[in-house]
Amino acid sequence: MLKNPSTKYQAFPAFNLPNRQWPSRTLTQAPIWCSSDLRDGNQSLIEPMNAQQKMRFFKMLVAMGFKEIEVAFPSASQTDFDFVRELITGQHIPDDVTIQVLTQAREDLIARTFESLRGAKRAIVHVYNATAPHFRRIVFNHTPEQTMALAVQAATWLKDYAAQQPATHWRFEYSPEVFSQTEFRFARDICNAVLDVWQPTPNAKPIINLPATIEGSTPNVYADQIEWMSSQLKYRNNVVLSVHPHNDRGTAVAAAELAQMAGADRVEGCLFGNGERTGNVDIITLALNLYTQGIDPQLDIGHIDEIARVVTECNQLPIHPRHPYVGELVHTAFSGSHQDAIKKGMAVQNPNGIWEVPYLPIDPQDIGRSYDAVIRVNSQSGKGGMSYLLEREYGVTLPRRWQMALAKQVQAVSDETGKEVSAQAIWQVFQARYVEPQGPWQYAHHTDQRLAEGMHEVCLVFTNGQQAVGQGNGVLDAAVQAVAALSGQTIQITHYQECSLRRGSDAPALALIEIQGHQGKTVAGAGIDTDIVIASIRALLQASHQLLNEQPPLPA
Ligand SMILES: CC(=O)SCCNC(=O)CCNC(=O)[C@H](O)C(C)(C)COP(=O)(O)OP(=O)(O)OC[C@H]1O[C@@H](n2cnc3c(N)ncnc32)[C@H](O)[C@@H]1OP(=O)(O)O
Ligand SMILES: CC(C)C(=O)C(=O)O
Repeated sequence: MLKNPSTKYQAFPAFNLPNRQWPSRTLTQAPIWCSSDLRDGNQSLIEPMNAQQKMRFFKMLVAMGFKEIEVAFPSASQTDFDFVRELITGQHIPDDVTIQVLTQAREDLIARTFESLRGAKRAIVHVYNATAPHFRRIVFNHTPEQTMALAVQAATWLKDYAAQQPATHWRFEYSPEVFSQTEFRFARDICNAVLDVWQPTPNAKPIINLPATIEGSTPNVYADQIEWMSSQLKYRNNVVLSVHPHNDRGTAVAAAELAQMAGADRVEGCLFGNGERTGNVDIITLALNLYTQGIDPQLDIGHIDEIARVVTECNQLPIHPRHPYVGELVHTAFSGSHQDAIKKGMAVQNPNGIWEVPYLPIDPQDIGRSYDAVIRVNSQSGKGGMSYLLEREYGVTLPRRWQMALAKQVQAVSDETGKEVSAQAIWQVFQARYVEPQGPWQYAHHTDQRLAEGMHEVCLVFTNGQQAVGQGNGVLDAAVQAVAALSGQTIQITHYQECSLRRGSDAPALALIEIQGHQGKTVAGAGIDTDIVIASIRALLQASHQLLNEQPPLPA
């Protein structure tokens, strides 16, 4: 890298717009969306889509609610030409959807473009020529006047060719390619000259599309450019002002949002930001950004994974796991404090109220995702995440002290393996620590005799043949006395809880017991059985083993 990059790269010039209005505006409605997946997206693929893939993609875009879809560059290839023909002759275009096609400002290409559209009920023909100074000089060897003349000529060709097919409801679109790096007065003049040819009417509003063909500035500069152009365009009420941001600096979404605040009516982009180089602006992110502000995005993204599947299969490109809204990991928290906050948020979230779950900007269910992946446990996780998984997968809500003790053990497992710890693995750690017998008194069976009202005598029989008898005011109390006699300690139950386990067809019962031994040490044990009384006795025995085994007490 250069020590002084200014010898090679120039800063973008500031835009002097002292009374700019866009910074104090907010977005209140969805723009007109135009998907360019089948054109700008397609032209950037390693292998452009075939006819079947294009049709599949098109049908999905229609189902999502797109009303304007740039379907091809028909003069570029037979595939694109034939695809447009198939859309029209196969009657695949719903009445409320308008297809759009792109062409260079060359008469032969324009003629072929109109040929492809023969018989269409409605169509937008989109023509472009590059207007930025270095493009004029390097690519075209054109003076500004020649660039202007080419645009006017192209606008005229569009008008003339359209007149030859009067049955179609035509609309025209003009893009001064590389608008954002074009001298702003020149960009204005060339767009107005094109509009003068087209003579906009409310019935067929032309589209002036201002692309950041290569994103070259911070998004506020683009917004200034759009606001200025919006104020300078002739026939403004009868013109649709469109933006077409690319993502070279990684700020296409911001650029599109600020541009809408600055007056853009329409946004061209691609799903999940496919497109040339770093991509076109991501329409899904834009739409869901609106949604999470309480604004109807006018697109149905209720099954985002299905949309992603179609897009990745057609584009043959993966989507990054951190991609906004759709990435595999974007609704997942691994870190302890995030998990703790999400768990608390989920517990108090009113299903009909304003979404307030910390760290989750959108309810994953709104876009067809489940809560399954919201919390995953690794060495960065704490008790919150671990207990969330136990609760969700097994229906077990551990008392706080248990959570603290278990979290240390789960952490040890993830530290040792360096890997994620699944709910099942956490459950295994729990069972090994609290459920599986760790001492001599393994439950075989018991008898319970009711001596009088509120007085039971229980005989515990262990697998080693040993027995213990105790009396108490209930079965568990009597069992406590039996174990106390056996261990030679006074034992007191300080906490008891039971629940049905979620997993498993017979939904066995889980009992959690904390007991205090004669030195005030509090230990815990758990028992599982289809019979809750037996589960409780097992839990008691397990806790008693902890007393004998000198296990560390539960944290205070
Ligand atoms: C920013 C964008 O995304 S713009 C869209 C870009 N998309 C595509 O290019 C995909 C489809 N394009 C193609 O398949 C081909 O470019 C075709 C079929 C349209 C044209 O192919 P060719 O005639 O072989 O020309 P080529 O691809 O080399 O294009 C460059 C020529 O077009 C000219 N040109 C480029 N853009 C335009 C334009 N908007 N209007 C008029 N001429 C243009 C160039 O100046 C150059 O002319 P030259 O040969 O006289 O120097
Ligand atoms: C043709 C135009 C709109 C384009 O794709 C671009 O400038 O990026």
